[in-house]
This record gives sequence, structure tokens and C-alpha cells, in this order.
Amino acid sequence: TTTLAFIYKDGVVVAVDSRASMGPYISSQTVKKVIEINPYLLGTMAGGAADCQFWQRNLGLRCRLHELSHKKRISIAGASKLLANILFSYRGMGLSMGTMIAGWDDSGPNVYYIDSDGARLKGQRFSVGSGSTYAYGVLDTGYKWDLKKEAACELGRRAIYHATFRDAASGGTVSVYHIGPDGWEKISGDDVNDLHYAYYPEQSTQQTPPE
Ligand SMILES: CC1=C(C(=O)N[C@H](C)C(=O)N[C@@H](Cc2c[nH]c3ccccc23)C(=O)N[C@@H](CC2CCCCC2)C(=O)[C@H](C)CO)Cc2ccccc21
Repeated sequence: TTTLAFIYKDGVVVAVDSRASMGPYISSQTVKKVIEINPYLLGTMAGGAADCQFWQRNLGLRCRLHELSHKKRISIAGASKLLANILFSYRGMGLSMGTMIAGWDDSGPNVYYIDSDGARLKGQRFSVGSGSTYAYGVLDTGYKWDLKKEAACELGRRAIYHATFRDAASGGTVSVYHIGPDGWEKISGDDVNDLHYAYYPEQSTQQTPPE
């Protein structure tokens, strides 16, 4: 898996791949690794599939209960704390999760990294999963705080693409989301093979060979 999220001047970019694996076997090329907790909050998933899916859904339920009892949407800090506390309570019991909680609240764009060891970090750029080292190489090289929205989304897309090229446990499609003051929107979903030939047209067999 390769997932990433970063904040910049105009919001938050979240990008993920869609491969699930069981050892060397690719068990799926079409899994969703972004959970839409509410219109302003996204969660990303890496690690044990069942653990991620169960606890992120549980987080969504608890965020909704918070909203109903406080008549106000939960902050990103608050949502990430709910998840961090429950994972901490299960520490040492075998959960395996590396997730990011990203969104826009009164304090603007926010992203937190939370994992099953009990870590909870607020930050500007994170990448989580087996392909994260490759993604960081692209992300850290191309990042600027005042990127335009188009360029920010393309940076996220390219970082995940390059990770899927090198990491056998990442692949399928690259999904890119953007979170702004009006909430999240899905920007794109591209098959990594299409992206490959878009980035390296000279390798495509479709074109006429050079003279
Ligand atoms: C086929 C399949 C799933 C699957 O292959 N499950 C296996 C057992 C699983 O958990 N795979 C993990 C890797 C793994 C296997 N055993 C483990 C024990 C501990 C920790 C990790 C693992 C995985 O693909 N993880 C993904 C993220 C997942 C993908 C599925 C959606 C939720 C996030 C990754 O982190 C990368 C592929 C790198 O492992 C999960 C799933 C959900 C929905 C629809 C289909 C599937």
C-alpha cells in the first residue's frame, strides 16, 4: 500500500493506491483506501485490511455521535484523538494500522498520522504504507506551500504513481481527493498503466516509431 496526505495554502490533498495483498498474492486491485467519514473529513488506510476497515468505520460512527451531542462537527484533532485513544487501548493485542485523518475545520487544513503503536502526529506531509519511501522521494522534491490546486493534486498523483511502479505491494489505480473550506471532492481515479504511458509516451507502442 501507498497512501499520502499533505496540507498546503489552499487545502489538503489525499492520494492512495488500490492494491490489497496476501503475501505475494495480489488479492485485489480495486480496494478503497480512503474512507469518507463526513463531508469535511477523510481517513486513509494502510496495514491490516480488516483492522483498518473496522476501526475507521467505527471512527465514523463516533464522529457522528459527537456531532449529535455537541451540535457541532468534530475537529480534525478531536477525530484523530478518538482513533488514537482506541488504538492505544488495544496496544500489544495485534492490531496493524497506519492511518491518516485529514480534513478542514475552523483552524483550516489539518492532517494527523495515527498508528496501532499509539502514535498520533500532526504534520504537513505524510506518506504511509509499504511504498511510502518512494512516495516521499517525489512528494518532498515537488512540495511547496503555495502550490496551485491543480499542481498540488498532480504532485499527489505522481508520488503514488512512482510508488506503485517500484513497490510490488502497491498498484491498481491512483485516487486523488482534495479537501477545501467547502469539504472534500474526488479529483481523479486513474489506472497506473494509463498514467505510465501518459508520463512516458515514448514507451507506448501506439505511436509511430521515430524516423
Ligand atoms: C482481498 C481483500 C483484502 C485482503 O487482501 N486482506 C488481507 C488479509 C490483508 O489484510 N492484506 C493487507 C496486507 C496484510 C496481509 N496480512 C497482514 C497482516 C498485518 C498487516 C497487513 C497485512 C493489505 O492488503 N493491506 C493494504 C491496505 C488495506 C487494503 C484493503 C483495504 C484496507 C487497506 C496495504 O497496506 C498494502 C497492500 C501493503 O500491505 C481486504 C479486502 C477488503 C475489501 C475487499 C477485498 C479485500
